[in-house]
Amino acid sequence: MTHTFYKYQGTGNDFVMIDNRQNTFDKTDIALINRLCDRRFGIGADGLILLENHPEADFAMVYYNADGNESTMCGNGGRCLSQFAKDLNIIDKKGSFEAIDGMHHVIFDGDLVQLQMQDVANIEDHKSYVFLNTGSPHHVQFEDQIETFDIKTLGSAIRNGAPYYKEGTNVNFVKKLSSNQFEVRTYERGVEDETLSCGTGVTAVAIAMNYLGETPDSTVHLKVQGGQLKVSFTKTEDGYKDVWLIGPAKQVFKGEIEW
Ligand SMILES: N[C@@H](CCC[C@H](N)C(=O)O)C(=O)O
Repeated sequence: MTHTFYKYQGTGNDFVMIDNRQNTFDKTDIALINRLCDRRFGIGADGLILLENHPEADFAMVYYNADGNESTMCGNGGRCLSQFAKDLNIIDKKGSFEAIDGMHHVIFDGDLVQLQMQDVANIEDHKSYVFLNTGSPHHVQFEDQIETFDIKTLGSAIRNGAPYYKEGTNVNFVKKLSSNQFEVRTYERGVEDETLSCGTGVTAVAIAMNYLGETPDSTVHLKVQGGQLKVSFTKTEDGYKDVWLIGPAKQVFKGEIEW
């Protein structure tokens, strides 16, 4: 049977989008999701996202990594899904949706999609790296040779090693460019490779850099392989609140595929 799909990207982090408001998609078919995300045998994407109905919010988000497994929050995916909901006329200038980590608010500002992320209360400082959860787990460490660094090999070793093992983590390598700008390259679990951008990843980096005293600012600019993102937050005694991930999100194409 032929099915309609949409492809979106946010700073090069790309997603297959499916309008599942009629609940027709078989969520147990991991092999199908993996094939749709395959860059040679399918559409090709870092993940697949279902847009679904929600009783209180404007819509709901169900996120799968390219390996076919449902996973934790995807920040760029949330921005792309919001743009998809806008393109489907479900929302207009702003909206709300529920994802696996809770409720999110979104505001459109010209070409930019501003997504409210979860508050972050716990930050683990392990000296050579920082670990925090911004909806998904993130290991953050400095790497001065970021341009030539073998992200896939070293990211994979960290992702699979202690203390993460099977559950894994996403791994972000960071280079400081100025007092409020950082370059980030991310190895993503579930894609098992570097992606061009990771939204929860740059959110983790921005908060970690402020926490470590590397930036005094509450708006941080992040250069990623696929473009530029911005993260803003309010630092409080109880952690980081009012966290926003800001950047572009665009439809690449719409198509039909058999499954
Ligand atoms: N690309 C995402 C993160 C997606 C989830 C991640 N791969 C995981 O399984 O933890 C983003 O933009 O946040």
